[in-house]
Amino acid sequence: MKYVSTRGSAAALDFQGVTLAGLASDGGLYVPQSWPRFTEGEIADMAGLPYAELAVRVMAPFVAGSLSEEELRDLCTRAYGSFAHDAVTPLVQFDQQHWLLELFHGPTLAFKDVALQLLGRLFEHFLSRSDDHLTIVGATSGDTGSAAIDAVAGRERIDIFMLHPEGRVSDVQRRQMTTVLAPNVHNIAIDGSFDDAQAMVKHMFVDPEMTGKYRITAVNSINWARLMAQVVYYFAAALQLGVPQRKIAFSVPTGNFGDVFAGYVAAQMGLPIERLVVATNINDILHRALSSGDYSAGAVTPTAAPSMDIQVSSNFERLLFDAGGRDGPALAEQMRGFETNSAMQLTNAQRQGAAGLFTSARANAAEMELAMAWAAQHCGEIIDPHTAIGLHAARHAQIDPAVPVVTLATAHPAKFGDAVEKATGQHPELPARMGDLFDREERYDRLPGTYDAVRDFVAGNATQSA
Ligand SMILES: Cc1ncc(COP(=O)(O)O)c(C=O)c1O
Ligand SMILES: N[C@@H](CCOP(=O)(O)O)C(=O)O
Repeated sequence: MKYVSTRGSAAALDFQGVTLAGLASDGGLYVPQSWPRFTEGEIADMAGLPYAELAVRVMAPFVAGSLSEEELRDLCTRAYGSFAHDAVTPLVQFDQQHWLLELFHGPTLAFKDVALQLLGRLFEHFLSRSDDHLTIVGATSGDTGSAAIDAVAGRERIDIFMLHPEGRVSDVQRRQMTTVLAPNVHNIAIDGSFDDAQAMVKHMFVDPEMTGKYRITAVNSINWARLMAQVVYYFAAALQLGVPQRKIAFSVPTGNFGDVFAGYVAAQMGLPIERLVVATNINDILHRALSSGDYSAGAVTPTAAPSMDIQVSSNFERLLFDAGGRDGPALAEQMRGFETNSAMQLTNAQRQGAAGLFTSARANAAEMELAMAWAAQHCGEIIDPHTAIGLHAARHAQIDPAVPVVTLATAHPAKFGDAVEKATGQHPELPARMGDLFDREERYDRLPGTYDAVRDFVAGNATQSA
């Protein structure tokens, strides 16, 4: 399998190459040269497989040429063995049409663990083939940070630098990162938003001063391997609900467009998905883009769903590339315009390409709280604010009543205890293994929100590549 950049000028790479590269050298994102596609019979044969085995079936075409099936199986077995639920991503029924896919049973209580438990092991596996050293540079609005840190803390040939927007993540989220004291972990609170942090990270990938000295890679969903691993749970949920004999829809709380793009990939691979509902909070650039073609970013407004406080959604570029006809040079031009003006209009081809599968909805604070209260009162389910935005969108999307609609539960409610208590009157408890989180020592650095400050900090603390 070869991967090409959405901006058309970086060299095509294999799976090992894109995993270690993170972002393409032309600033684009890697996507498979073509989508592997399963037949209906092949999908039907996957029903009932344990999660790790399903992961092997779904991901095997993407890693071909870089990993043998046995290597992939070993990595998946170890990655998914770290989850607190045997089903890894269990389904819960809300009512006749609505279901919840619980993606928060990993070590750090958010959907990010599903991919990052695998990605950490992939890094280690690929590093064992060389004597190289990796420098991970990432941005987090709260959940990617802890999941990535958990996946690589203490690994000898990896340093991780994780930027979070100071004061804009929940206390649980911050402490999950800053109480990991392993010497290879560097937490940095920046004065700015997640968008500022993400822009600095992306800049570092195209800064020759840095790429010349350090082997920089990504743990954000700009790294293809993140998305690949997230495709698996769309298959897992769909197979349990009767696919391929019927269609299915998903509602996805969305920020950086990675999770829902994984659903798009599942559809390209043959999973019969009727609709993907893109659910946003009031930072609604994706809702505006999908409903009117207006992709223009304003300032980020802090909300009670902080992990979705994002206005520049990296993975949207992958959709614009694929749905818009895969014209790399034209997309590079369009993205340069966006980077200059913070605004662009989708082309007709991009809008039509997206409209076949995606709809969108936006939830404000009151709607989010109502969804949490509804889940608690009518179904006895305590859900987190991000999941509530997905549930709101799912219940308001007009989907054929015969089609099951699965809302992705992206985080454990205890990560956002105060917001949950405000909406439901109940304060969710952290799992026992994290009971002492607020007693642990914290360590992190504070930096101004400028690229130079972050670059100098990374350069002063990272190990040069071999
Ligand atoms: C809890 C939670 N829900 C939803 C999202 C949005 O997911 P994505 O960025 O893949 O769109 C995030 C962050 O990414 C998150 O941490
Ligand atoms: N919501 C994320 C932001 C980064 O998204 P990613 O999926 O691209 O890593 C977070 O919680 O950090």
